[in-house]
Amino acid sequence: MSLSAQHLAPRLSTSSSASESHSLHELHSQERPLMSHNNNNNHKAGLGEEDPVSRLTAQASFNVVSQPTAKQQLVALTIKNIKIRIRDLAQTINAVFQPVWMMLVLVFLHLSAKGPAHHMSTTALPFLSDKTCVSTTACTYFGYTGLPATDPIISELSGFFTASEPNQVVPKFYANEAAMTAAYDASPINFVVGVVFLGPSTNLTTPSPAGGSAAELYQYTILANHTSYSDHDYFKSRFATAQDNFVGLGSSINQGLNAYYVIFCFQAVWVGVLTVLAEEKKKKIRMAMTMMGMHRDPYLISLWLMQNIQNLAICALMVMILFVGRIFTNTNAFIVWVLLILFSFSCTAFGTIGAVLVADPKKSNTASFMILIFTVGTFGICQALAFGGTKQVTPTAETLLYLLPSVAIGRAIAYISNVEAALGGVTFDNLMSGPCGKALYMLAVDAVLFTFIAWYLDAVFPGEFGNALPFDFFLRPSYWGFGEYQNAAEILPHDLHRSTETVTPAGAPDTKDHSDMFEKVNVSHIPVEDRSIISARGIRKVYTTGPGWGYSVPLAGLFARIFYPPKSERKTGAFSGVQRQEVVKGLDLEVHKNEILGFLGHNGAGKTTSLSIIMGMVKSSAGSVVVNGHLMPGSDTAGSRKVDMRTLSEVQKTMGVCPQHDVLFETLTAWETVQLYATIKGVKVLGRTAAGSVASSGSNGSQSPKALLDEYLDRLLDDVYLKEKKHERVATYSGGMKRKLSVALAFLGDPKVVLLDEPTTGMDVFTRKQVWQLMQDSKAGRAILLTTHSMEEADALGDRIAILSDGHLQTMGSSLFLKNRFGLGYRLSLEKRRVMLTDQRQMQVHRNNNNLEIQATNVLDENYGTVLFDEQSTTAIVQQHFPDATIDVNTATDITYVLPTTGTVEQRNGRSAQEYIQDKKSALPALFAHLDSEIAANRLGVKSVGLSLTTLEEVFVSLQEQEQAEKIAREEAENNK
Ligand SMILES: Nc1ncnc2c1ncn2[C@@H]1O[C@H](COP(=O)(O)OP(=O)(O)OP(=O)(O)O)[C@@H](O)[C@H]1O
Repeated sequence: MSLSAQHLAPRLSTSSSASESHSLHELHSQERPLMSHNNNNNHKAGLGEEDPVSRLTAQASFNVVSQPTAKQQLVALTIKNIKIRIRDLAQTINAVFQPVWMMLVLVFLHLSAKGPAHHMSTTALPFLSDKTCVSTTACTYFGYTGLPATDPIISELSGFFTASEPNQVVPKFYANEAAMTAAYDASPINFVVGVVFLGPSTNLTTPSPAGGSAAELYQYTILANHTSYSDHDYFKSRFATAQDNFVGLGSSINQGLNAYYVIFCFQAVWVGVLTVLAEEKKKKIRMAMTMMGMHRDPYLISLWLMQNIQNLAICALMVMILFVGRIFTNTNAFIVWVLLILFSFSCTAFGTIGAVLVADPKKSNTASFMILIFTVGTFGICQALAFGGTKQVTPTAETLLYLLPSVAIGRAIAYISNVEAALGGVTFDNLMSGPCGKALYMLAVDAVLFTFIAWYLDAVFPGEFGNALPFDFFLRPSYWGFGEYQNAAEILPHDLHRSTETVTPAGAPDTKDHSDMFEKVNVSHIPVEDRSIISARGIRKVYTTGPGWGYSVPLAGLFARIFYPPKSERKTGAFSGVQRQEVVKGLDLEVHKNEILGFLGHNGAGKTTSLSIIMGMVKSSAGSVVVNGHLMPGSDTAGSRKVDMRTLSEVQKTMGVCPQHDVLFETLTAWETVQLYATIKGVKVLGRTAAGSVASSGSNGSQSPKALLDEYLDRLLDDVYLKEKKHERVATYSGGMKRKLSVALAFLGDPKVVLLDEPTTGMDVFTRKQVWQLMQDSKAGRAILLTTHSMEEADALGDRIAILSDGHLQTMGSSLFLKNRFGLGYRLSLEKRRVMLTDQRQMQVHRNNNNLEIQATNVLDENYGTVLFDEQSTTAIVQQHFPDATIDVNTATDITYVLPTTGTVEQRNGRSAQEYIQDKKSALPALFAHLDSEIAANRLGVKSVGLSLTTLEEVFVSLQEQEQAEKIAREEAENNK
């Protein structure tokens, strides 16, 4: 099947007399029946007649239903995420390896801090004993053996203890380790720590060139009482102090830094989630998928699943580096991995929360930095205030503090670092004796808690585009699918969504003559269930912006808010006030089944906002929307009944959307895209239609459901002429091709309601007409709302046209109604007769005899002629019937008169605009009769006559000018007041 160029003749080119007779017939009907229900209404789109079988669209060929399931959506979205990550390999590698590189830096820091002369025992020695040394004042000795008292290290250590605890700790020499252990056993209360020097290093007398501690030149083992220190005491114990002093300053810094560093490394995790979410929100991809029936849970779960699977790899690599880099040696690597993994789950949730706070991807760096401050900051503050110095926290307080994931992971890593520095390690045997055990289970709790918080905030604060759920949504049984579906539309007044006559919108309160502005449409012939498939009543939308950026400057902004509050009168500048802008001002419209409503308006008129409200993606400030018999969430309700949480899903099953901007995944092919959306929508092909069976004479009904679905999707792409390129990535498509794919997606799954926001923008003329053909062919059985800036498109496709201006409906009616009511009127075009220059004399003779019967075959020459046309007489005849007729164009070959039908208020002289137009139209037959008789008598020098209506573009421009003039008049009146 293909659409040939000759089918694409424009509909309203120069009208002939023949087309005029048709127009005249329509012009005389006061109330016209609404659109034809004919599927092959090709003349409307100016697309000529087509072979009905070869032009069968996917919709006309297959019986399709939409039955989405969360499980299928989850699988499809996860596959999509995997594909995207594999195809965007550089980005994925960067995301995985970023934390790993950072961890490597930690290893380099450790290596450089320890220096080459560092000598430590490589094996852990047993602790002194398990007797208790509880007093901090009575433990007065630090014992040593293996070095004489004169050794410089002894005086260095002595000096250290004296400085930190004057007269409390003194060094005491023992002949050997056994003697020192015996002394400890005899009086543990007087013992701080014991050091066994295993011998001086070879360069004992040479101080460390890096200026490090003398301890770096010795081999030693520290012995301490394992049970002396509780979990909380470890960090402030004298053992740790001694250890710190022995191991050396640089190494000590690294141990303290480890915890901060590990938290810092996870930045890549929350940035990854935040970026994906913010981008898909900003590009409205998420909104589009939602409009296609995607439930938010599978979307979030698939995203989290991908990120957390990635986290497993990230954490495994981090652990590998920690152990290969010998930052940790004695600790069980699996414990460290589980700690990191559990923390990473919370980081994934942080990213989601960040995307709620900052929806703009450009600001994701700010959000990421805020999360970093939160994580590192909370750990640092708790470390300093709750766990630092001699402070003690109760186990309950500690548990509560561990509700902050960064505190739990920070404490665990810091503890492991210190135990490792003491040549010990955290294993499953001693896991519960330190903070690691508690951190482990609290991190699991945190992961669940923060994931819930992220899930909740994402639902309640979806951002600019999204259906904000009520704060108690998760407590409502309908969210979880329990109970019978309650359609809130049932509580509305009957006529809201099933009116017997198309509503005459209220229009703007100050619109003059407003009863004349809207066409009354008789819908009595439309079955009640097919009426008002889309019904909007009194929709209003108020956006608020500001205050100015000055108020968001940290601290200074706070003072500014207090001492210089934002005022709405200040409209610009850093300290502008909060502005309210009403962009939709009480919109009323209805679209019936089998109808396309063209929605026109200047830039910023509010078309996209209105469409987004009808889709359920933007909450209206007031008004009600009923789509396919369902009252949309966010609508005003007549009663107190809450809108069922399943409403949007119910509506979305039968809704197709083509947003203003392409919402496609660039790395997927067109084929993968339609497959993805088909799964999201739960498209099932039940079989072929009768016409479809005839068209596919080769195929029979025994095809598998999968084969049928593939054929349907194939046909869908064929409908928009993308079949040839279906296996190429969307990124390689031209703008027009992307638009065509977006249009195909809007018709996927046989939707009963289709919302198209400027679908043909950027398409070339030929492509545009292909898409028009698809829309026209797909109109049957659907209500289509089409916004466009192309008057030709609205004229060709729109059964009715609504014009929005500055947030309110200016007018609504058929193209003919609008042209009659607001156009310049009719254009009467006359083709002039001419004769060859060489026959001037003969022509003159004839003219003198008032005989214009020239031998045309002999003397007429179209290219080198002179005009025989009698302009004066012709104009007189025209003005006899239309006194205010004027000449619009006058060339050598043609003359065009404008015959105005809409008069000014003065001209109407008390008559309504409709009555005046009717009077004017009735003058047309008389004018034509007059002209015909003159031409038949070979007078006037007229070769042919044509009549055309004013164009829609002229109507639009005229309405805009009228609106502008009224606006200026209003402003002037207000100023005068
Ligand atoms: N999130 C927002 N916050 C504040 N104002 C907004 C927001 N979105 C839209 N507007 C304003 O609402 C008005 C209507 O915008 P809308 O996008 O609906 O117009 P439109 O008729 O679709 O225009 P166009 O034809 O250019 O697409 C504009 O003045 C716009 O600046």
